[in-house]
Amino acid sequence: MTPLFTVAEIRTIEHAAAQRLPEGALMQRAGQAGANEALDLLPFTTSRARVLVLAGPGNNGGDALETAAHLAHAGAQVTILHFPPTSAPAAERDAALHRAVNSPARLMTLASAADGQAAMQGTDWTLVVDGLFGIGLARAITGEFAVLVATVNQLRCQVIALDVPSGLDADTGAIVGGDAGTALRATHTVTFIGDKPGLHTAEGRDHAGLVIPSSLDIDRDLFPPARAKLNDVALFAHCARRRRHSSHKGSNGSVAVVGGARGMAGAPILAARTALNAGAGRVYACFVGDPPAFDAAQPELMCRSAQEYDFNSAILVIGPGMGGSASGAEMLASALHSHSPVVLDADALNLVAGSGPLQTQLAQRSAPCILTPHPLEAARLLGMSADQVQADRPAAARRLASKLAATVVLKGSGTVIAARDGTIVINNTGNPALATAGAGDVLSGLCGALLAQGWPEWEAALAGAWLHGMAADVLVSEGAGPIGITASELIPAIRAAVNRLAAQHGS
Ligand SMILES: NC(=O)C1=CN([C@@H]2O[C@H](COP(=O)(O)OP(=O)(O)OC[C@H]3O[C@@H](n4cnc5c(N)ncnc54)[C@H](OP(=O)(O)O)[C@@H]3O)[C@@H](O)[C@H]2O)[C@@H](O)CC1
Ligand SMILES: Nc1ncnc2c1ncn2[C@@H]1O[C@H](COP(=O)(O)OP(=O)(O)O)[C@@H](O)[C@H]1O
Ligand SMILES: [K+]
Repeated sequence: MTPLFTVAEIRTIEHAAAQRLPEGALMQRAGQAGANEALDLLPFTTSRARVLVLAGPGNNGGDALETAAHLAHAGAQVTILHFPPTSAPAAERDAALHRAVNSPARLMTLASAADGQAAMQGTDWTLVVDGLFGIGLARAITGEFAVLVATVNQLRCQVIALDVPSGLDADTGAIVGGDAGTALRATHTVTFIGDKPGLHTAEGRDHAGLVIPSSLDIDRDLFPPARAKLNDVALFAHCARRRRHSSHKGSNGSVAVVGGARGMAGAPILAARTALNAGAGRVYACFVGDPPAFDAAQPELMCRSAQEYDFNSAILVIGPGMGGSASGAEMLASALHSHSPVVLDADALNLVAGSGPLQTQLAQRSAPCILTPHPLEAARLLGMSADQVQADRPAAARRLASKLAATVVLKGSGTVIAARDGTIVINNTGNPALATAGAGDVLSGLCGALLAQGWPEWEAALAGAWLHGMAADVLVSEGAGPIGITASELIPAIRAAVNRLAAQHGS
């Protein structure tokens, strides 16, 4: 299980560890860890490798200087682009500079490079090591640093970021300084002391690449209990069940999807088909508009009018294609009045955002409740803009979970799942194949099916996000995407993932 630590927590751990260690030990270990990963990526004949190391003005630059010295001693052709500190440097950074200067690496500054950008672009680099900025970056990268980042982002070689890709906020995954800033795109990130939430959500996945945590051998007792984790089968596998021979459809629960205003019948159908294929015993598709007689491609679904459905008789997935009409709001209010566990998605969330009484009703329910907003739906619920939600996804998910007393699944790259008590899990399955209409309906149906089969709310949300992403990952690995995968295609892949989970972990 991978814990995720905020920058503040990392600083506290680092400070405590430094008290127990000789001066400079942590920076030396960070530099060694960076070099080890770099050596893994270099060709067997290290001497043929041309490595560009960017060493910024702070301690992240110190790590880079240590890495550069190791790689140069290992025989690689190392060029260091060094940005001297703007104020008195830490003693360990000075020592790192000394080691780099005394290594076979070539050290240059942007001013000393004959033509810095041209020299960089003109060389066929094997690898770039990004030690420009780490967790100390507090303002947008601009000027010559921004030009450098843009140049590296054009290169086609592998790029290892030390600690954090320069320009990325390690807490939130946003670009430091927003539109005024920029960030380097790495293929690998060796992150020090502990893994960090921002590497896995928002812009994080595009900039960090493969994340490799390195604890720097810091004593375990110096790490606080993690309030955030990466999603992992270990967090929910205990809820997986194999089917008993003696089971019958009633053993596997019922799901009713409520939505489908006129012209939007496809959304509840997608959610309902997913619920059925993810193992719910009986599935009803309840329409706010006129119900179709049946679903020709999935005639097992029972299509009903929402007005005539007894909301106490199934797990409810409310919102797909429901629209914002008065009759939709009425259905939502009576569904919330029931004692059934609910998954609220799409238009149900928009209706809640626009109604104080519905918010109160929701917050006061005692039955399980999962909300699956995308960033704009979360923004409406929080009274802010989608950009503000994306600027700090963990904080937004936490605030919503506490405000509406529900488990919140804030969707998007690096889906953030938040519990009422502030616990955060970031999902790292899934890929941009999911950026397609209806993928959210499929997720809500999947969460409903897990609740119907007896999963607790928290584990249903974790497993729902994980299985949904895993289905998309499998489809992409088979060559079917990411471009052009449709939400319907996810459904059989989800069924396969649910069965694999039950077979491997079910009791
Ligand atoms: N301490 C330890 O024990 C360990 C620390 N470790 C490593 O240290 C890293 C943190 O180091 P850090 O705190 O020095 O910050 P860092 O990320 O290098 O950036 C600050 C520098 O950048 C400058 N600067 C900032 N913004 C700028 C901008 N927009 N444009 C231009 N300049 C800008 C800023 O200058 P100033 O703001 O003072 O002008 C300052 O010089 C951490 O990520 C890890 O890699 C590991 O070795 C493990 C042990
Ligand atoms: N770029 C992406 N990377 C990973 N997952 C994504 C990405 N884009 C969308 N998704 C996922 O796909 C689903 C889209 O849901 P949503 O936006 O509600 O779509 P819709 O309303 O069309 O069904 C969510 O589960 C979301 O997390
Ligand atoms: K960096």
